[in-house]
Amino acid sequence: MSRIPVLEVFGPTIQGEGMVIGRKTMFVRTAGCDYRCAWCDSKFTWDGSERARMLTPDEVWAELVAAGGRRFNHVTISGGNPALIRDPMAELIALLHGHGIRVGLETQGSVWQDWFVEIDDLTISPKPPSSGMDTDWAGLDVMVRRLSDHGVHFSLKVPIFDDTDLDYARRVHRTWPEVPLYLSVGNPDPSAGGDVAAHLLARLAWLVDRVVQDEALNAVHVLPQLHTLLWGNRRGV
Ligand SMILES: C[S@@+](CC[C@H](N)C(=O)[O-])C[C@H]1O[C@@H](n2cnc3c(N)ncnc32)[C@H](O)[C@@H]1O
Ligand SMILES: Nc1nc2[nH]cc(C(=O)O)c2c(=O)[nH]1
Ligand code: SF4
Ligand SMILES: [Mg+2]
Repeated sequence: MSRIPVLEVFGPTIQGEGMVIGRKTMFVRTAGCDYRCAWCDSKFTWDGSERARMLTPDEVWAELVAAGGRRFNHVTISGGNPALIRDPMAELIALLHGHGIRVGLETQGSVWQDWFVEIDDLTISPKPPSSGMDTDWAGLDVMVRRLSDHGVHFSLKVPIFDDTDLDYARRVHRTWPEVPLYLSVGNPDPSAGGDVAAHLLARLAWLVDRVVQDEALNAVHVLPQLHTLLWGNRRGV
């Protein structure tokens, strides 16, 4: 039986970011990432600090029901990079659809999986310079074309920390102008305790100001991480 490395299952909560912000959903967070973003808010998925549990798709479903009962019809798969997992993930998606559940995915666009075309709400989040990661533009272009050709409901989401990141987002927008682009306010210290909302709202105000003044960004969406505004850097929300 194939198994998925699961770091956490939580919800119901709301999707805090991007194209389906506000949508009630559960989360399944997988372990392991091929990136090492400087400001990653989910480092525990790849820094060796926590051990994943190897769960079958049926066991993941059981955990979703244990946490959410009948109070959900949407599950978001995040990580880590869930695209590192092939067959067991395809099985989980089929199982969720069999239960009438819509499925979202959060991934950075570095690895393709054929099961992407089964996803109902797919977010590709290329990483700007502040992350310290490099973008494979040609590889990303192949991915965007495949998703478009298959009619997948997807978008691009770039976290923005500074003006250099905004330049990167302009390039993303120029390269794929037909794909909805979400700019997400970067959270520079995801380990900070307490109420970080005032600080993040100030950064949101800065980002909105930049976008409204820029004719190259007429079609973008600007958003905060809503869950971070509501609950700070708490885990499992
Ligand atoms: C933790 S990642 C997991 C999925 C996948 N690895 C990815 O990066 O898209 C989920 C989303 O959180 C965003 N994110 C991670 N750390 C962040 C931070 N400190 N501030 C804002 N967004 C962050 C990522 O850019 C990504 O869009
Ligand atoms: N509420 C909530 N929304 C989210 N959107 C993307 C998240 C993620 O970590 O992938 C996330 C998360 O961890 N919580
Ligand atoms: S790609 Fe996503 S999970 Fe991986 S390090 Fe970057 S933000 Fe974290
Ligand atoms: Mg998160």
